[in-house]
Amino acid sequence: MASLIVVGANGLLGQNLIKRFRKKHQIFAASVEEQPFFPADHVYSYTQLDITNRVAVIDFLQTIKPDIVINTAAFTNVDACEEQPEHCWSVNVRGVEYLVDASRSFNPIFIHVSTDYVFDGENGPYSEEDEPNPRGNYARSKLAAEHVVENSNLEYIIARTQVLFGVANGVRHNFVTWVIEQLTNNKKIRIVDDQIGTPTYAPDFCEAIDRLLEREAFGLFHVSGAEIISRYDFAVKIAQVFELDASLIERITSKELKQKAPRPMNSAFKVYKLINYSGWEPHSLDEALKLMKKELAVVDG
Ligand SMILES: NC(=O)C1=CN([C@@H]2O[C@H](COP(=O)(O)OP(=O)(O)OC[C@H]3O[C@@H](n4cnc5c(N)ncnc54)[C@H](OP(=O)(O)O)[C@@H]3O)[C@@H](O)[C@H]2O)C=CC1
Ligand SMILES: Cc1cn([C@H]2C[C@H](O)[C@@H](COP(=O)(O)OP(=O)(O)O[C@H]3O[C@@H](C)C(=O)[C@@H](O)[C@H]3O)O2)c(=O)[nH]c1=O
Repeated sequence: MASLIVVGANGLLGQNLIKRFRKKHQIFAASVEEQPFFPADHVYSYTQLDITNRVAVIDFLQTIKPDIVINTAAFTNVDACEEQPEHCWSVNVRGVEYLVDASRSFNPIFIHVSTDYVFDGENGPYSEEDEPNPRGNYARSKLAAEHVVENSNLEYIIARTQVLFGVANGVRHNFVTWVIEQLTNNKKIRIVDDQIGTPTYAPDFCEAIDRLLEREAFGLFHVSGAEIISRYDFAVKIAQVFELDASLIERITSKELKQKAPRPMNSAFKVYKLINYSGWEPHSLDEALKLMKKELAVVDG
């Protein structure tokens, strides 16, 4: 059993990581809110921590000196990052610098979560060998944070992921929960058919990390589903699996949606490296959505 800090523990990924690892490792969860969103029990502890507070970060990490640090904390509202560039940089880059600096003295395995948005989307699908070209504040901040981790001299995994979907308490909607909510309430939705990616089931992301850790496979990894799909086709698939009315979904282009931050058009990942190093393959989208449907059925009672 290793000791493991999950930073950003109240987020979608943070809660899924706690779910995955709490019976296997000793977990110290930390996030910016006062209370934990994933029910705290005797199996893990929770501490309020703002990663932009350097002293608090040093104090927390150096008290625990864990074997593994997983950072999922970030300012993840991509459009809001355009309006609040300083906050974006402070959380997404400086916060990571503080975590890395505070870790140096006890040398943990440092796992950091990054994004497909480091690519401009002009030549996807992308492998780990491809050159990033981030557009927009969120994207630039996430690439800068990758460099902080790469230059840290710590043993690290940088796991780039994308279009995460899954179940967690009190988090903002992910694409799947948003589509389900809209269609369940008989609302029409307009979905872009020119943004293409490889959506990622959050529990799959956690399994991938677990397997990479077990195999001591370090470095940069693309950790996503393996199925390349447009947001429009994904929405239709969600409607099918959740038995909702797909005729409410209108096909549009990104120009019509007018999002504040630029989005990559095709930022799908090649996941060969992940499959090779982990000896495992992510679920198909159909399988993942069906698993999520079961998870939601349990949550909804
Ligand atoms: N969601 C996605 O599709 C993708 C996510 N990623 C990356 O994966 C990681 C996890 O994403 P996800 O779980 O979806 O994100 P969430 O926004 O659900 O979780 C991030 C968590 O970090 C917390 N947080 C924000 N600022 C701070 C801070 N200063 N100190 C401590 N905690 C803070 C958030 O709190 P609060 O909500 O109150 O701000 C939230 O609980 C992020 O690094 C993100 O960039 C990468 C690609 C795709
Ligand atoms: C709201 C809306 C979104 N969309 C599409 C466009 C958009 O790119 C996509 C998802 O919307 P979001 O705002 O959730 O997407 P976005 O916040 O851009 O999603 C990202 O999250 C961050 C944290 C990442 O790092 C990325 O990998 C990615 O998964 O859905 C529509 O087509 N119609 C709509 O009405």
